[in-house]
Amino acid sequence: MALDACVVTIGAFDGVHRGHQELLRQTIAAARRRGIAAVVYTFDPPPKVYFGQAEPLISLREKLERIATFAPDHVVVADFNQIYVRRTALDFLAELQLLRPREVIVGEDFRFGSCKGGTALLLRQHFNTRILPPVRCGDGEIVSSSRIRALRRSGLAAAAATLENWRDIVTAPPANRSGLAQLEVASQ
Ligand SMILES: Cc1cc2nc3c(=O)[nH]c(=O)nc-3n(C[C@H](O)[C@H](O)[C@H](O)COP(=O)(O)O)c2cc1C
Ligand SMILES: Nc1ncnc2c1ncn2[C@@H]1O[C@H](COP(=O)(O)OP(=O)(O)OP(=O)(O)O)[C@@H](O)[C@H]1O
Repeated sequence: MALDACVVTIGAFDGVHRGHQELLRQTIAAARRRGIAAVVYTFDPPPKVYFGQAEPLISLREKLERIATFAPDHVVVADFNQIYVRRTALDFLAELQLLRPREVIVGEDFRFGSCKGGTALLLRQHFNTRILPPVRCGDGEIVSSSRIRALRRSGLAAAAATLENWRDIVTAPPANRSGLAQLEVASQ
């Protein structure tokens, strides 16, 4: 997929938890301010699931439904497979360039490219990059998909659900641009 301009956020977004929701909100708000497309770039399966390090919190369908409530203009779903995983950080930067990002929004711990070679700071060397501070919960712990998995494993489903925060989320009004999020499948 190629675009003229966009604001893009990138990640596995498994669970679309409160940290992810902050990235999505900031991305859509920045795109609307600039009058350009808001893009969510995600991977399926989540890399940790692909590498056998975790069970997925939610299905791809559920993830896309949750992301759609924020009304991005495009969702890119990269097929995270044995070919894709060989891409280096520089390969990934070259692919991202096709979207012509005016702004990239990620969290501090974002890693990309084979062997997790790319960092948020590397992104910043190539794109105007906003690195958001981590969203924490009441006890000061950083909200993460891993933490939600651990809470679920310990039988603390209610606590896990609090971090996902899908009960009381205020959903965005319908997109004023192109209606429902559009699903794109990234080519390899
Ligand atoms: C092209 C590419 C190759 C990757 N290769 C690896 C890898 O070899 N090992 C790994 O643990 N993660 C790998 N990842 C996953 C990233 O480290 C990271 O988990 C992913 O980009 C999602 O970011 P997030 O976990 O912050 O959402 C790769 C990601 C990309 C985009
Ligand atoms: N608590 C958080 N606050 C702000 N940004 C976050 C938070 N958690 C994740 N992010 C960002 O969201 C994007 C997607 O991250 P990712 O899908 O790896 O979530 P994660 O919760 O860190 O997952 P995991 O625990 O499996 O590593 C990345 O840019 C990441 O830096």
